[in-house]
Amino acid sequence: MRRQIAEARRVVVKVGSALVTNNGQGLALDFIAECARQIAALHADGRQVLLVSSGAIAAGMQRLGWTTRPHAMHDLQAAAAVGQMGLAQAYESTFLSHGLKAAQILLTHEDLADRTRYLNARSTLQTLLDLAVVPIINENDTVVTDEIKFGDNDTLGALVANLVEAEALIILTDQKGLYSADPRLDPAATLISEGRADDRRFEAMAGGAGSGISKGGMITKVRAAQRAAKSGAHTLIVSGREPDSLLAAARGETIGTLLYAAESPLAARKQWLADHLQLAGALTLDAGAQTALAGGRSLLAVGVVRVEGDFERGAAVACRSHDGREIARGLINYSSSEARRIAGHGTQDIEALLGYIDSAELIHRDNLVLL
Ligand SMILES: Nc1ncnc2c1ncn2[C@@H]1O[C@H](COP(=O)(O)OP(=O)(O)O)[C@@H](O)[C@H]1O
Ligand SMILES: N[C@@H](CCC(=O)OP(=O)(O)O)C(=O)O
Repeated sequence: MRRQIAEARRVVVKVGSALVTNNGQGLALDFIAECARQIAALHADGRQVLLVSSGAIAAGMQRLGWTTRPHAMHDLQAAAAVGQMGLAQAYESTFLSHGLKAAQILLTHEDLADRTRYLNARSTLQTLLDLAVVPIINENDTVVTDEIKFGDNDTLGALVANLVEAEALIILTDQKGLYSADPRLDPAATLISEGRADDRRFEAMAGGAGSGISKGGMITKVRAAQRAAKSGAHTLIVSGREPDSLLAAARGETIGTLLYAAESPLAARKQWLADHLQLAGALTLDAGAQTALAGGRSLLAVGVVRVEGDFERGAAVACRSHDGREIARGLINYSSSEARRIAGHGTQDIEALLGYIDSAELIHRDNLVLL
């Protein structure tokens, strides 16, 4: 029994082009319906599920009557724009038939690299999950160029798992899992049952994409597992072609390949935050706020006596004690000019001071690392 997956309450499920489009033959509506049915069952079991789905380019090619994948970026982008319509429509109607609402989220690399947009994406996804809506996520192919592409959705799946602090990333694909070598090329290859996500030997076993339609292959899945593990998420690579594989995976059955995170989500998340922090400013706290932080609570504006620096919402800032010692770092929910205006005031005053309220906390405890 795999407790890592069985106990996961928040799960990112990634489905690749090979499955969603039956190897490029247009949208695989049967597969989409199966996927939605299983996700609805997970929902009924009290889990929150986010779906990262590929398939826009392949579906668009079919709608446009193109038989070979174009090379020119503008053709790929046009195909994605056409195909994304069908993809969203198919998910929306099939989720509705299970009484679930779906939402479309199209992301680019820049959205997750930019702190303000990172926080915005995070709070939108969080709100959708609170509303019991299933976010359906894909890369925003229309606006990206080669340099800023995720390219494959395995990477996007891992970044979404980091973003929402999912406990598990389940990658459904056309093989039973990771094999000791590409099974299409080596019939003697054996299925790997499990291992640490950061075990470098797995990279050597994994090859590129299986079909002309998919982008990633197994190597991007192994790297996605490494990335997901950085925020403490365990990754399961499993066949999407076998009946009820998602449900079996969620019950903790020993199927597919489990690439587990060695660190607890909290420790991993804090490390991840610490690695990503380039300080843009500093806050000086009063004694009450210091005690609150030490007790694992969020930072409220009322406990801030001084704001230094010029920064945007989402910037990384240092939190200092009155004698200048750095006690924590975190991602702030307000810009420097807003923070100056609300410093020293209670949460109930924020709306009157700024004309709106974004978050009750100046820095949420999930976005704080104590030093
Ligand atoms: N070591 C390996 N184990 C399993 N599959 C592998 C391995 N190396 C390469 N592959 C290939 O990766 C393919 C799955 O990735 P991909 O085609 O990108 O699918 P998806 O669209 O689901 O992301 C398999 O069909 C297989 O040919
Ligand atoms: N954003 C692209 C998906 C990229 C891709 O092919 O991903 P994958 O099938 O996961 O290797 C699309 O929707 O067509």
